[in-house]
Amino acid sequence: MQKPLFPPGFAALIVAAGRGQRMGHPEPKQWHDLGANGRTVLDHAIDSFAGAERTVVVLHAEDMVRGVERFGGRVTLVTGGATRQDSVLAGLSVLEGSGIGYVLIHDAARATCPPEVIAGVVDALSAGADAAAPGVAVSDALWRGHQGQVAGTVPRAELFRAQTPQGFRLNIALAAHRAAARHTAADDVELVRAMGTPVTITAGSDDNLKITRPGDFNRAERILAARRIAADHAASDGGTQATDTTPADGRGADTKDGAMDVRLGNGFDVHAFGPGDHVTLCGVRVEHDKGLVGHSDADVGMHALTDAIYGALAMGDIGRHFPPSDPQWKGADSAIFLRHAVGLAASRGLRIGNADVTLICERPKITPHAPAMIAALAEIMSVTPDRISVKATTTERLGFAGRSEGIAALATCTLIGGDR
Ligand SMILES: Nc1ccn([C@@H]2O[C@H](COP(=O)(O)OP(=O)(O)OP(=O)(O)O)[C@@H](O)[C@H]2O)c(=O)n1
Ligand SMILES: C[C@](O)(CO)[C@H](O)COP(=O)(O)O
Repeated sequence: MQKPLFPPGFAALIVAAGRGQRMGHPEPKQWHDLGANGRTVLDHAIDSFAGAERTVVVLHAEDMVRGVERFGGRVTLVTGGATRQDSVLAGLSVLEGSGIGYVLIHDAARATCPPEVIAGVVDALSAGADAAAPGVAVSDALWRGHQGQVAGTVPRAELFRAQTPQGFRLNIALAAHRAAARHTAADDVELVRAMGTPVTITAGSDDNLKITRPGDFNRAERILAARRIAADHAASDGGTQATDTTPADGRGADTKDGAMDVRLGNGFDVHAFGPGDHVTLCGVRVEHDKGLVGHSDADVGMHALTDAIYGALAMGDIGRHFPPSDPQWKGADSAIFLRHAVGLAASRGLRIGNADVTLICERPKITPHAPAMIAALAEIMSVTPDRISVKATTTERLGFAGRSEGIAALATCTLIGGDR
C-alpha cells in the first residue's frame, strides 16, 4: 500500500487572497480555469493537499461568497489581508490551539506542485526539522543590470529559487509571523530564519510554477498535460496510476474498459483582408499585398483547427477560452490558442488522431507553403507531420472569398483516447 502523503497533525495553509495584478486580468488568477472540466487554479492547489488533517484557505473578502459556495465544509475559509504576509498570519491564527503540529504554507498560484515536492517537505519535518522548504538551484549565470547594460555577474554557487509549500512547526511559524509585525519579508522562511530557526532545503521542481504573468497559464497547461500523458503511459504499462487529473465530471476519455474512444470536431473561421504586406496562415508568414484583420494575429487556419479541437472536446470555442474583449490577446500568436486546446485534450487523456485544414481563398496561393504549414502545426501539436493535412481551394470567384475580401478556413480533427 502507498504511504499517505501526510502523517497526522499536518495542516495545509493555502494563500489565495491576492489580486493577480501582474497577470493583468480582471479576474484574479486563482479563479481561472486550468486543465479540464472547469477546475480552477485554486482547485488544483487545494487538491494537492488532499489528505492533510486540516486545510485552511485564505481568500480576499470579495471572494468569500464564491469560496463558501465552492468549498464550504471541505476547508476552513479565512479572510486575508493586504499583503501575502498578512494573509498567512490570518490563516495561521485560526490553527492556533487546534492540536495541529505542523503547517505547510502554499501559494494558490502554484497549482502544479508535484506531490514529490510536498512529500520532500513533509519528510524533512517528520525527520525532525523545525522548518523545511523546497528550492531549485540556479542553473543560469546571474547578472546584475543597470540601465540596460550588464553591470556585473553574481556568483550563483549557493543560490536557490525559493518555492512553496514552506513547512514549519506551527508554533514557530506563528511566533515568527507575530514577531515580524512591520518587517516585510519575501517569504515565510525569511521570517522564521529571523528568529534563528534553521530551515532545511528540500528538492523543488521547475514544474512547481508560480502562475504570475500572461503566458504562465500555457506553461501550467503543458505541465498538467505532460503529467496526464505520463500517467496514461504508466497505466498502460501496468504501472500504478499517477495522481491527478482525471476529470471529475466524467467527460474525459473513458478508457477504463480499454475501449478506444474517438472524438471528431470541426471548426470554421473567416477573417477579412485589410491593409498589410503579409498574412499568417497555419503558423507561416506568407507575403501578400494585404493583411488579415483580427484581434490576435488573425491566423484563420489555426483558429479553425483550434475550434475543431475544442469542438471534439465539447468545450466551446476560442472566444470562450480567450475572450476577444481581453486586451492581453491583442496581436497574440495563435499558437497559444492551439497549444491550449491540445493541452486540454491531453489533460483528458485524448491525443490528436489527425487534422485536416482547408484554406478557402483566391490568393495568396497556398500550395507552395503547405509543407511549411504542416510542419508548423505538427510541431505545435506535438505530432508527426503525416497526421496533418493543409490544402486549399477557391470558390470559383463566387462570394466574399471569390471577391478576395477575406480568407475562410475549415478544419476537422480527431482525438483518440483508450487503446493505442
Ligand atoms: N494580499 C495577498 C497577496 C497574495 N496572496 C497570495 O499569495 C500567493 C503568491 O502571491 P502572488 O503570486 O504575488 O499573487 P498576487 O498577489 O495575486 O499577484 P500580484 O502580485 O501580481 O498582484 C498567491 O497565491 C496570492 O493569492 C494573498 O493570499 N494575499
Ligand atoms: C513565497 C514565494 O512563492 C517564494 O518564492 C514568493 O516569495 C511569493 O512571491 P510574491 O510574488 O512576492 O508574492
